Amino acid sequence: AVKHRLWPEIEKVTMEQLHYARLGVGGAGGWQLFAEDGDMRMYRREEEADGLVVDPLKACHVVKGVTGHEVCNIFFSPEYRSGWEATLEDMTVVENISNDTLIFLQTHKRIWPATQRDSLFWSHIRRVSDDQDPDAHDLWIVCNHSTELPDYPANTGKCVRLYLSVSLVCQTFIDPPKEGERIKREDITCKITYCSVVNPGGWAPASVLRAVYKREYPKFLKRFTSFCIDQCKDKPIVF
Ligand SMILES: O=S(=O)(CCO)c1ccc(-c2ccc(C3CCCC3)c([C@H]3C[C@H]3c3ccccn3)c2)cc1
Repeated sequence: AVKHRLWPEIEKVTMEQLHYARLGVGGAGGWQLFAEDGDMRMYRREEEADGLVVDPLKACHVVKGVTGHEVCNIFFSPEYRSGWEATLEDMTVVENISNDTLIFLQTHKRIWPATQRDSLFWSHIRRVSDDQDPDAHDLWIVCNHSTELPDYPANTGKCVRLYLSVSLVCQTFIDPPKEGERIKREDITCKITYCSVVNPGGWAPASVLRAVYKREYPKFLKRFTSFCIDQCKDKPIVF
């Protein structure tokens, strides 16, 4: 099948995001822990691009009872989004590139005193076999990366267009069940790494943005992972 015009970028960004997600948060990377809740650790680096806060964020979480495939599928699929994305006012799939790649147009709820934002991004889901450790379980990754489309020009309506590059990387670990027993959900653990760089687009006060990030990101990840557990608990396991 002919590859889409975005395919080279999707391939490049997805692999870059996978590499970036695997980098640790220790050492000289400048990551500072800013939120902790149970097994969730959230780190950020304070960075500005032409006076705008674009603090990269990296969150590491461990969730029991769901697989990486299930978690990435929920994060990717439009039909689940209203169930876990509390900051969305509107969401449209504007292009169906393939069954693993969509383009979303989203309007985010206004967060006072910042102007309301919208985002236009491609979203790609993929299973990655772990080349470094073949007997480790597969990784799943979803990448959301801002893009431009002539039909949806930036900053023409009431919203300021924000630019995002986000990845969700999940790895599944299975405690071997007793001889001859089936794998149960309590034998499954999913290690989640969520990375995000959001450029708010138009001006927003640094102090306000940092306060919003500090408040919103922990809520966002907890709400998302709880939704995944609830969605999957009574369903057959999808590896
Ligand atoms: O993971 S996704 O791809 C899921 C698809 O929806 C994602 C997540 C978050 C955002 C987003 C959008 C707007 C804002 C700000 C910028 C100025 C004013 C609003 C923020 C900052 C404020 C932080 C934040 C973090 C989490 C949730 C909401 N708010 C984040 C976009 C996409």
